[in-house]
Amino acid sequence: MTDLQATLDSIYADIQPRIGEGKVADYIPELAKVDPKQFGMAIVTVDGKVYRVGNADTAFSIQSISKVFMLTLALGKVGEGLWKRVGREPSGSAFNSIVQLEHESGIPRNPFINAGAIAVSDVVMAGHAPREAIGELLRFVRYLADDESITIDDKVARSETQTGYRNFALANFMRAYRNLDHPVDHVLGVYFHQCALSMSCEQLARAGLFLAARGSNPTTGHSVVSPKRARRINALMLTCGHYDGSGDFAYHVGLPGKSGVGGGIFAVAPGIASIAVWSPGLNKVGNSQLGAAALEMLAARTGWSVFGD
Ligand SMILES: NC(=O)CC[C@H](N)C(=O)O
Repeated sequence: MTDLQATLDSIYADIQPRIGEGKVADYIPELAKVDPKQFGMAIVTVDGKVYRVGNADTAFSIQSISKVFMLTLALGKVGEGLWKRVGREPSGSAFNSIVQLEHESGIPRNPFINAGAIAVSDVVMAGHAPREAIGELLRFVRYLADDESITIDDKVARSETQTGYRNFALANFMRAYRNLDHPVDHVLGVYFHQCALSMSCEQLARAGLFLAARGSNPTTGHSVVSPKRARRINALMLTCGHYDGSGDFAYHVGLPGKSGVGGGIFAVAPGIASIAVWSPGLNKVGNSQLGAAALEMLAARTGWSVFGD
């Protein structure tokens, strides 16, 4: 294998002059306060080695990356029955688009657009008070990363609760189509708190390592999901993980990945490593501009693209 630390250092050197590019998400007031001039990246290989660069230890709001962990929980609870509530096709529209939902009678296209993730949260809530569902997710992520210090940023959750009009619209729409079993404000309470999970690149790469390693975390020995389920979650990330930028991400990077409007991207090189990158400035479709650029460099310099080197 190439010298990964040297590869990361070379990527950092190439990114450095561009730090600050893109625009921070400002529709969530608390995220608008984040300094855009930050960049961090971490890689955890399936043999447990960790490589870091830049602000890899700074906690940030993982936002939509949390949708991967919630999907894993929901599949664990209801298995393939989940697909009655949400589809598996790329949306080709914005992460918070409403128009598609009406065409498709309240069944969201996939679990990674907002509407789909809200339906997934509703599934995880079955039999729980909202607070318990949030607690379950937090415990799950701490278990995955083997790190009890991971927290939820209540300020971010509150900020989004106060301003998340579009998400309220999506959730009300789905409730009208009977695709939500719980009251809208309860489901969104869970959804906003999951999005407000605060993690560093290293914590995120550790938490997602099971997806690079056939469903088990080789550093903790924890078996999380079956190899088949890990493969399928990766397939969904590849096709739907970047909203209407998913095709472009596959073209340039070629790795299953999930982005969030906090500026994080989590990516998987199956059988090799999990990767997390963070830089708050976003491109037009709401994905980290430098995060995607850094992953493109990584894939080119390592030959890790799932489509071949
Ligand atoms: N793309 C994202 O990260 C969106 C998540 C954000 N919490 C929202 O619901 O709008």
